[in-house]
Amino acid sequence: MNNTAQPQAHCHEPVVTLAGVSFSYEGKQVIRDLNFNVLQRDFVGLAGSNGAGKTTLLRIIVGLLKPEQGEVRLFGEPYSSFRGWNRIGYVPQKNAFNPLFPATVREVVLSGLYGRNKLFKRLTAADTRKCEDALEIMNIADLADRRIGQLSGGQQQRAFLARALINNAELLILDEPTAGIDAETQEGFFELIRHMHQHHAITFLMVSHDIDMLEDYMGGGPEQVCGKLKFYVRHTHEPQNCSETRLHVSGGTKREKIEVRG
Ligand SMILES: Nc1ncnc2c1ncn2[C@@H]1O[C@H](COP(=O)(O)OP(=O)(O)OP(=O)(O)O)[C@@H](O)[C@H]1O
Repeated sequence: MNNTAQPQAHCHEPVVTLAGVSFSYEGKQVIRDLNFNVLQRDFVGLAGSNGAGKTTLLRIIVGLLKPEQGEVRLFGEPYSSFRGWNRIGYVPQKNAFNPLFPATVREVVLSGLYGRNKLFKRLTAADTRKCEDALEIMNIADLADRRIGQLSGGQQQRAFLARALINNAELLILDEPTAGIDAETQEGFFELIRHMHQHHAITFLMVSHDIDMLEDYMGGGPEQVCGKLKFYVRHTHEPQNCSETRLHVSGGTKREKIEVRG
């Protein structure tokens, strides 16, 4: 394994391109000369020991940190000119969420509709319908009026996935989504994620410490290693799959409730 983005015979375009990316905190280098592509419809599992730089890398990709060197491209666009933020859903680590946050599940999900400068946007009937659909799909419609902080970890994660889905996000970036969740609920959650990947053409970049799950789903060890970062990849290369409809919440072609445990 090496740290080079290999040219590949693929039918899918890069969704995230990292070219020579390095990053340091106060002079301490965490990421060094990383080259990596996430291709459309890939499932990328990012693993590595504590402090390896996984969260840092996700924060670079979503623009919360600026690399000291190298270039990030999103959907083929340089970060500086990228405007398609609604195409990306980012669910940070669970412990980044304040459990006292005074919002209901429905409000959290609806907040997925507000773009970066649209905090006071008025809700339309279509927005409300999208929200109800996303809650239904994630099987949390009965929790819609509960305070988000009162939900279990697994239920909260579903609410955040619904929030990402409401914009029909094409790329979901999840930072340890099952941290602190019991094994049975974790399995249900992965089942949901795998279903979304396989049937709804969503690209995933997910941090996980669950090496067994990663190896099982990817069919082997990491495809690429950079320092302490390990990239497990499941590609979808077959051109005939490219025409699969993505899941669209309201107004789309397919609505489907996902039945999972947890
Ligand atoms: N804001 C910060 N200032 C200085 N150092 C930081 C900061 N955030 C993270 N670090 C350091 O950078 C390194 C990488 O941190 P990061 O959170 O990216 O690791 P990680 O792989 O996500 O770890 P974990 O598995 O524990 O979540 C760690 O050594 C961490 O202490």
